[in-house]
Amino acid sequence: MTNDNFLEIWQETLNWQPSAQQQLKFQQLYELILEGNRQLNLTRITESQEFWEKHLWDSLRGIVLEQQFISSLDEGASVIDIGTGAGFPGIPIAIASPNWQVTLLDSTRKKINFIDKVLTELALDNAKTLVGRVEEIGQEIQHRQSYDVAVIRAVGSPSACAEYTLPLLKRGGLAVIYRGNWTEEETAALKKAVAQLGGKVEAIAQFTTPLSQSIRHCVYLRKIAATPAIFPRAVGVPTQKPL
Ligand SMILES: C[S@@+](CC[C@H](N)C(=O)[O-])C[C@H]1O[C@@H](n2cnc3c(N)ncnc32)[C@H](O)[C@@H]1O
Repeated sequence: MTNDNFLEIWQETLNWQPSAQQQLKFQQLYELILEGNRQLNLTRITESQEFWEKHLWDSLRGIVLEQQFISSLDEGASVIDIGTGAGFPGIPIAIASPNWQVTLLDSTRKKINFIDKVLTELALDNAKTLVGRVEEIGQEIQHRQSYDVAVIRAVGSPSACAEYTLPLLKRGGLAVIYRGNWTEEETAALKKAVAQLGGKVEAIAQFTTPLSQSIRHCVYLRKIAATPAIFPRAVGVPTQKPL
C-alpha cells in the first residue's frame, strides 16, 4: 500500500492528512492484517486500494467528517468500538486520534488475541482490548455510562446497534453507526427504538467512497437521558426481539 498516493484524497475528502508516523502505522496495520489472515479469517478485503478505502478511509469518515459533533468532546475522549473484528473502525481511529482512549470489544477471543499483537507491534498505547458480549459488558458498572463515543460497524440491525451502544455512553455521548445503504423506513424504526433507550437520532450523513464511488451512511445518536436498567437485554435478545 503506497500511502503517498492517498494523501491528496485524505485531504480532499476528509480535510485531514495523516502524519508520516500515522502513514507508517497504517502500512504496518495492512501488513499485519495480511499476515494474520493466513491463520485467521479476519477480512476478505486484502487488495491494497480496497483495504485503504473500505478499512482505513471508511473507518475515519465517521469521526473525521463530522467534526461538529465530535469537536465538543474533550481531547481525552473515551471511545468504544463494539464488535471490532480485526480492529475496524477502532484501530484507524486510535491511530488518527492519539489523544483518545479507544477500547476494542469483540466476543471472539481469537480476534482479540490478534488485535493485542497488533497494538503491541504498532506501539498503540491509547488502545486496549476487551473480550465479551456487548449485552453483558453494557450491564457492567465499569463500562455502563462510561464512554463519550461508541462506534459500531457491521454488527447488527440499526435497533440492535442502538441497544448495544446507548447504555455504554455517558449522557451527552455520541453513537456512530456505520451503514451501507439507508432508508427513511429505517430512520422511523430506529427513532422508535432510540426513544426507549434514552437517545435521539441526531443526524444521518451520506458519503460517497472516494475510489469505488459507493454509497455509505453514518447514523449519529445522541444520549440525552439515562438508559433504563433493563437495556441492553440478555445475550441474543436485541437481535431476536428488536425494539
Ligand atoms: C462482521 S464483523 C465486523 C467487524 C468490524 N466491525 C468491521 O466492520 O470490519 C462482526 C463482529 O462483531 C462481533 N460481535 C457480534 N455480536 C457481538 C456481541 N453481541 N458482542 C460482542 N461482539 C459481537 C463478532 O465476533 C465479529 O467479530
